[in-house]
Amino acid sequence: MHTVIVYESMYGNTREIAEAIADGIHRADPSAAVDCLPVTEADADLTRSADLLVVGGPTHMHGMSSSMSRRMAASAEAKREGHEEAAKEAHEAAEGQGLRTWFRHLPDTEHGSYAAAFDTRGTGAGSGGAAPGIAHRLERHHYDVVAEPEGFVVEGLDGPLRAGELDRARAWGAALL
Ligand SMILES: Cc1cc2nc3c(=O)[nH]c(=O)nc-3n(C[C@H](O)[C@H](O)[C@H](O)COP(=O)(O)O)c2cc1C
Repeated sequence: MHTVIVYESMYGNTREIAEAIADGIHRADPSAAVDCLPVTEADADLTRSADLLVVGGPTHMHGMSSSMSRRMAASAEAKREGHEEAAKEAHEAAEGQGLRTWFRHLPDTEHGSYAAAFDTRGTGAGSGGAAPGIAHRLERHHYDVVAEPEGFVVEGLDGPLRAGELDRARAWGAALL
Protein backbone atom coordinates (compact mmCIF):
# COMPACT_ATOMS: atom_id res chain seq x y z
CA MET A 1 0.00 0.00 0.00
CA HIS A 2 1.52 3.30 -1.11
CA THR A 3 -0.04 6.53 0.17
CA VAL A 4 0.83 9.94 -1.26
CA ILE A 5 -0.24 13.02 0.72
CA VAL A 6 -0.13 16.30 -1.21
CA TYR A 7 -0.69 19.58 0.59
CA GLU A 8 -0.77 23.30 -0.09
CA SER A 9 0.07 25.53 2.87
CA MET A 10 0.67 29.28 3.20
CA TYR A 11 1.43 29.46 6.93
CA GLY A 12 2.33 25.87 7.80
CA ASN A 13 -0.91 24.67 9.46
CA THR A 14 -2.04 22.47 6.57
CA ARG A 15 1.49 21.05 6.41
CA GLU A 16 1.27 20.11 10.11
CA ILE A 17 -2.08 18.40 9.52
CA ALA A 18 -0.69 16.55 6.48
CA GLU A 19 2.27 15.32 8.54
CA ALA A 20 -0.08 14.19 11.34
CA ILE A 21 -2.19 12.26 8.80
CA ALA A 22 1.01 10.58 7.55
CA ASP A 23 1.92 9.73 11.14
CA GLY A 24 -1.54 8.24 11.76
CA ILE A 25 -1.23 6.05 8.66
CA HIS A 26 2.24 4.90 9.76
CA ARG A 27 1.02 4.01 13.23
CA ALA A 28 -1.96 2.10 11.83
CA ASP A 29 0.24 0.16 9.40
CA PRO A 30 4.00 0.43 10.02
CA SER A 31 4.66 -1.38 6.73
CA ALA A 32 2.77 1.25 4.70
CA ALA A 33 4.86 3.48 2.42
CA VAL A 34 3.83 7.12 2.89
CA ASP A 35 5.09 10.14 0.95
CA CYS A 36 3.99 13.54 2.28
CA LEU A 37 4.96 16.51 0.15
CA PRO A 38 4.00 20.03 -0.90
CA VAL A 39 1.98 20.60 -4.05
CA THR A 40 5.01 22.20 -5.72
CA GLU A 41 6.90 18.88 -5.51
CA ALA A 42 4.16 16.34 -6.29
CA ASP A 43 4.77 15.21 -9.84
CA ALA A 44 2.68 12.92 -12.03
CA ASP A 45 4.96 9.88 -11.64
CA LEU A 46 4.54 9.97 -7.87
CA THR A 47 0.76 10.43 -7.89
CA ARG A 48 0.42 7.66 -10.51
CA SER A 49 2.17 5.25 -8.15
CA ALA A 50 -0.25 5.92 -5.27
CA ASP A 51 -2.87 3.42 -4.13
CA LEU A 52 -4.27 6.15 -1.88
CA LEU A 53 -3.95 9.86 -2.72
CA VAL A 54 -4.74 12.32 0.08
CA VAL A 55 -4.95 16.00 -0.88
CA GLY A 56 -5.40 19.02 1.39
CA GLY A 57 -5.19 22.80 1.38
CA PRO A 58 -6.22 25.92 3.27
CA THR A 59 -9.73 27.34 2.94
CA HIS A 60 -9.64 30.73 1.23
CA MET A 61 -12.84 32.69 0.62
CA HIS A 62 -14.99 29.68 1.51
CA GLY A 63 -13.28 27.33 -0.95
CA MET A 64 -9.94 26.37 -2.50
CA SER A 65 -7.21 28.99 -2.73
CA SER A 66 -6.63 30.97 -5.91
CA SER A 67 -3.55 32.86 -7.06
CA MET A 68 -5.25 36.05 -5.83
CA SER A 69 -6.07 34.68 -2.35
CA ARG A 70 -2.54 33.31 -1.99
CA ARG A 71 -1.13 36.74 -2.77
CA MET A 72 -3.55 38.23 -0.20
CA ALA A 73 -2.33 35.67 2.36
CA ALA A 74 1.31 36.61 1.70
CA SER A 75 0.68 40.35 1.98
CA ALA A 76 -1.36 39.90 5.21
CA GLU A 77 1.60 38.10 6.77
CA ALA A 78 4.08 40.71 5.49
CA LYS A 79 2.19 43.41 7.44
CA ARG A 80 2.59 41.58 10.77
CA GLU A 81 5.49 42.58 12.97
CA GLY A 82 7.80 39.73 13.99
CA HIS A 83 6.48 37.43 11.27
CA GLU A 84 9.32 37.99 8.77
CA GLU A 85 10.19 34.30 8.37
CA ALA A 86 6.52 33.27 7.99
CA ALA A 87 6.00 36.11 5.51
CA LYS A 88 8.93 34.83 3.42
CA GLU A 89 7.45 31.32 3.35
CA ALA A 90 4.00 32.65 2.47
CA HIS A 91 5.49 34.75 -0.33
CA GLU A 92 7.26 31.68 -1.76
CA ALA A 93 4.02 29.65 -1.53
CA ALA A 94 2.12 32.44 -3.30
CA GLU A 95 4.68 32.42 -6.12
CA GLY A 96 4.45 28.65 -6.61
CA GLN A 97 1.52 26.69 -8.00
CA GLY A 98 -1.55 26.02 -5.87
CA LEU A 99 -3.88 23.04 -5.90
CA ARG A 100 -6.15 24.42 -8.63
CA THR A 101 -3.27 24.53 -11.15
CA TRP A 102 -1.89 21.22 -9.90
CA PHE A 103 -5.24 19.52 -10.54
CA ARG A 104 -5.21 20.76 -14.15
CA HIS A 105 -2.05 18.71 -14.72
CA LEU A 106 -3.02 15.69 -12.62
CA PRO A 107 -3.39 12.64 -14.87
CA ASP A 108 -6.58 10.58 -14.50
CA THR A 109 -5.99 7.48 -12.42
CA GLU A 110 -5.97 4.38 -14.57
CA HIS A 111 -6.34 1.73 -11.92
CA GLY A 112 -9.15 3.06 -9.74
CA SER A 113 -7.03 4.43 -6.91
CA TYR A 114 -8.55 5.59 -3.64
CA ALA A 115 -8.46 9.19 -2.48
CA ALA A 116 -9.48 11.56 0.32
CA ALA A 117 -9.61 15.34 0.79
CA PHE A 118 -9.03 17.63 3.77
CA ASP A 119 -8.63 21.31 4.51
CA THR A 120 -7.79 23.74 7.27
CA ARG A 121 -10.29 26.47 8.02
CA GLY A 122 -11.21 29.16 10.53
CA THR A 123 -13.47 28.82 13.54
CA GLY A 124 -16.49 30.67 12.12
CA ALA A 125 -19.78 28.87 11.50
CA GLY A 126 -19.95 30.03 7.87
CA SER A 127 -16.29 29.39 7.19
CA GLY A 128 -16.85 27.12 4.17
CA GLY A 129 -14.13 24.67 3.24
CA ALA A 130 -11.67 23.77 0.50
CA ALA A 131 -12.07 19.99 0.97
CA PRO A 132 -15.38 19.55 -0.95
CA GLY A 133 -13.83 21.22 -4.03
CA ILE A 134 -10.74 19.03 -3.70
CA ALA A 135 -12.88 15.87 -3.41
CA HIS A 136 -14.88 16.93 -6.46
CA ARG A 137 -11.70 17.33 -8.51
CA LEU A 138 -10.40 13.93 -7.35
CA GLU A 139 -13.64 12.34 -8.54
CA ARG A 140 -13.33 14.08 -11.89
CA HIS A 141 -9.95 12.34 -12.23
CA HIS A 142 -11.71 9.01 -11.56
CA TYR A 143 -10.45 8.57 -8.01
CA ASP A 144 -12.69 6.67 -5.63
CA VAL A 145 -13.11 9.11 -2.72
CA VAL A 146 -13.33 6.91 0.38
CA ALA A 147 -13.99 9.45 3.16
CA GLU A 148 -16.14 12.51 3.71
CA PRO A 149 -14.10 15.68 3.06
CA GLU A 150 -12.71 16.75 6.46
CA GLY A 151 -11.87 20.19 7.88
CA PHE A 152 -9.33 20.92 10.63
CA VAL A 153 -9.64 24.18 12.54
CA VAL A 154 -7.08 26.96 12.95
CA GLU A 155 -7.59 29.61 15.63
CA GLY A 156 -6.38 32.68 13.71
CA LEU A 157 -5.67 33.54 10.10
CA ASP A 158 -2.19 32.03 10.37
CA GLY A 159 -2.83 29.58 13.20
CA PRO A 160 -2.17 27.99 15.55
CA LEU A 161 -4.21 24.85 15.06
CA ARG A 162 -6.97 24.37 17.59
CA ALA A 163 -5.95 22.05 20.47
CA GLY A 164 -6.60 18.43 19.61
CA GLU A 165 -6.61 18.86 15.83
CA LEU A 166 -3.31 17.02 15.32
CA ASP A 167 -4.67 14.01 17.23
CA ARG A 168 -7.85 14.18 15.19
CA ALA A 169 -5.77 14.26 11.98
CA ARG A 170 -3.79 11.18 13.10
CA ALA A 171 -7.04 9.32 13.78
CA TRP A 172 -8.53 10.45 10.44
CA GLY A 173 -5.43 9.23 8.61
CA ALA A 174 -5.48 5.85 10.38
CA ALA A 175 -9.17 5.40 9.50
CA LEU A 176 -8.42 5.80 5.77
CA LEU A 177 -6.66 2.41 5.64
C1 LIG B 1 -7.07 35.33 1.82
C2 LIG B 1 -7.62 34.41 2.88
C3 LIG B 1 -8.95 34.06 2.86
C4 LIG B 1 -9.46 33.18 3.85
N1 LIG B 1 -10.77 32.83 3.80
C5 LIG B 1 -11.24 31.94 4.71
C6 LIG B 1 -12.60 31.48 4.64
O1 LIG B 1 -13.38 31.86 3.78
N2 LIG B 1 -13.01 30.58 5.56
C7 LIG B 1 -12.19 30.11 6.55
O2 LIG B 1 -12.61 29.30 7.34
N3 LIG B 1 -10.90 30.52 6.64
C8 LIG B 1 -10.41 31.41 5.75
N4 LIG B 1 -9.11 31.82 5.83
C9 LIG B 1 -8.24 31.28 6.89
C10 LIG B 1 -7.47 30.09 6.34
O3 LIG B 1 -8.30 28.97 6.26
C11 LIG B 1 -6.22 29.82 7.16
O4 LIG B 1 -5.33 30.87 6.91
C12 LIG B 1 -5.59 28.49 6.76
O5 LIG B 1 -6.38 27.42 7.18
C13 LIG B 1 -4.23 28.35 7.33
O6 LIG B 1 -3.62 27.24 6.70
P1 LIG B 1 -2.09 27.32 6.23
O7 LIG B 1 -1.31 27.67 7.44
O8 LIG B 1 -1.78 25.95 5.76
O9 LIG B 1 -1.98 28.33 5.14
C14 LIG B 1 -8.61 32.69 4.87
C15 LIG B 1 -7.25 33.04 4.85
C16 LIG B 1 -6.76 33.90 3.88
C17 LIG B 1 -5.31 34.27 3.92
